[in-house]
This record gives sequence, C-alpha cells and structure tokens, in this order.
Amino acid sequence: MSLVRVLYASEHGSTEDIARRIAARLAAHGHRTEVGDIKVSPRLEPGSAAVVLGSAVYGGAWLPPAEAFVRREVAALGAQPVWMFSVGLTAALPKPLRSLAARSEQPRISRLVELLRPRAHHRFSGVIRPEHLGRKGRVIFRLLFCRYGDFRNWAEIDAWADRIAREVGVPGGVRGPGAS
Ligand SMILES: Cc1cc2nc3c(=O)[nH]c(=O)nc-3n(C[C@H](O)[C@H](O)[C@H](O)COP(=O)(O)O)c2cc1C
Repeated sequence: MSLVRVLYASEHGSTEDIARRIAARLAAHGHRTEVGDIKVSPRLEPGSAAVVLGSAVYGGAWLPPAEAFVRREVAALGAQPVWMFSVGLTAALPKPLRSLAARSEQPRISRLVELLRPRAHHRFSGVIRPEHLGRKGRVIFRLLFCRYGDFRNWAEIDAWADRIAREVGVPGGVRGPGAS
C-alpha cells in the first residue's frame, strides 16, 4: 500500500486537527498515512505516493514555514499528486461577507496553488477565539460583527478526504488548480 503524507502548519491547533482527521479518513479507506508538522519537519521525506498539504491562514497567507516548504520542495512535490487545503475564518464572518470572502482571491495563496498545481485546493473554516486576537484585533472583530467559535465542518472535511482517498493512485490527468 502506497504512503500518503498529510503535512500541516498550524498556530493554534485547528489545522492540525483537520490534518489528523483527513489522515484518519484516508487510513479508514485502506491507505497508509503519516501526519507531519511542517514546523517540526521542514523537509519532504522521501517515499510518499501522494501529499496532502495544509496551512492555517493568517493575514491572507499561509504560515511562513508552510510557504517556505512549498517553495523549497516544489520539485519533489511536482513528482506526485498533491492536494492543498487552507484553514481560515470565512464562517466567522457575518452572512453578507461570507460568500464574498469564500470567493475572494487570496493572492499569496493563489501563487502557491499556481506553483504546485494541486489536484484540488479547498478552503475550510477553522476556529477563532478571543484569546487568539490582540486587543485591537478583538475590537475590529466586534466592529465587523464576526463571531467567535469552532466553525470546522467535519462532514465537509470527511467528504473532501473521501474524494482524495478515491483519487490517490489514479493517474493524474485531472491535475490543475481546481480551487474549491
Ligand atoms: C491574528 C489572526 C489573523 C487571521 N487572519 C486570517 C486571514 O487573513 N484570513 C482567514 O481566512 N483567516 C484568518 N484568521 C483565522 C485563522 O486562519 C483561523 O483561526 C484558523 O482556524 C487558525 O488555524 P490554527 O488553529 O491551525 O492556527 C486569522 C486569525 C488570527 C488570530
């Protein structure tokens, strides 16, 4: 059974949980998986047949270690199918802003997607708590009518992982940005 690496960068843990859930789901489909924290292991270990790569989004960008990882490992990643996911706060926004944010371009992340040309790039909602923000951030958050909470949609995450589980090992004719 070929190995699928699920690699993540997380600041407060919500992206790590999503990465572990994706890996568990892939394992449930019979794939061999390994989960890795990019901050701890900043190189792509050899031996995988596919990679699922995700980062929390801060200031419209992936966390610096995740961005650096993509740029450093672009050649090795290009030799195997890659799926990307970003974890942000779309669901924390008030309704009128939510769909706008979901559709809006995040240029720094788009550049990574263009570089890696993953089979898919998916944006998940994560977790936002008052203690994650400074005083100014909390004021802005309130002024924008944002909500604190855990907005992870596990059914959506499972469904995405299930699609990956089905596609791993299928020759890569569908390779392309495929942002969703
Ligand atoms: C200071 C700060 C800045 C953030 N900036 C963004 C952002 O630009 N875009 C976004 O979608 N989410 C943003 N978020 C939300 C985080 O991506 C979200 O809380 C995510 O779940 C964090 O993942 P982690 O728990 O793995 O660190 C921000 C959160 C904080 C605390």
